[in-house]
Amino acid sequence: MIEINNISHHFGTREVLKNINLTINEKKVAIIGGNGSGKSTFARMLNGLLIPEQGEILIDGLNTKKEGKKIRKKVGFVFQNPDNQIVFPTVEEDLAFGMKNLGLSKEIIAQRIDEVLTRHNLLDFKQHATHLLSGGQKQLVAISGVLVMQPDYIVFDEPTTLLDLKNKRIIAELLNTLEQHIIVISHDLDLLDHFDRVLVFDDGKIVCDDIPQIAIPKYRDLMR
Ligand SMILES: Nc1ncnc2c1ncn2[C@@H]1O[C@H](COP(=O)(O)OP(=O)(O)OP(=O)(O)O)[C@@H](O)[C@H]1O
Repeated sequence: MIEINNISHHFGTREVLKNINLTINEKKVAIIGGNGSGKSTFARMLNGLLIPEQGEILIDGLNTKKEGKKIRKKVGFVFQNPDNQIVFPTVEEDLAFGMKNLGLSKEIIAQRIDEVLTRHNLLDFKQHATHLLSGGQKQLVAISGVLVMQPDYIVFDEPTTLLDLKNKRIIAELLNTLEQHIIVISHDLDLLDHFDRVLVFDDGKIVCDDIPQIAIPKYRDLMR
């Protein structure tokens, strides 16, 4: 369970999040809202990349302010641009990196890499140079790098923005099949039909919190 207790945050003089209170227990939660409404700032707080100025966030009872290491193990984060996430020259090395830091054995690391690449039809790319992958393949590798860490929650910050229609569809299908709790920021409203809950951000506040069939039309109204 994710508990958001009265969080507020400023950048300079601008208040970008304003007294947000929320409990999240659903499997698939989306965050939508206009540019600059505070979505990414909020999302980055969920795995302790950013600590709220006021208030606190608890993930299964762990405070992001005090338990950074445990939180990052529990909550994976997928960035909009996979180039910000993929740092090693080959797919295999990139996927192994986080698991090595966790102290997992060579056998377990190899097994998880093969499993995740097989699942995404990328096994042939194991020794491939990461910078030569297509945009869609890069995003799948970035997501795979999070999946092999076996987090309980995964936050996706606009995972389809840079992708063509075919790759958008692949990522949409992947989101639908994940076992983890997922929190997805997206401007791609087609992605969200099957979500359990949609939060609409506007000027640092949540102005609608409902099922997609209600929240998405409200967001469209807001953007008129
Ligand atoms: N590190 C930072 N320093 C200063 N201002 C920031 C920083 N990060 C975000 N902001 C500002 O905070 C506000 C909210 O930004 P945020 O990225 O959370 O919005 P968003 O809803 O994710 O927008 P978008 O849909 O455009 O990605 C914006 O005005 C942005 O310029």
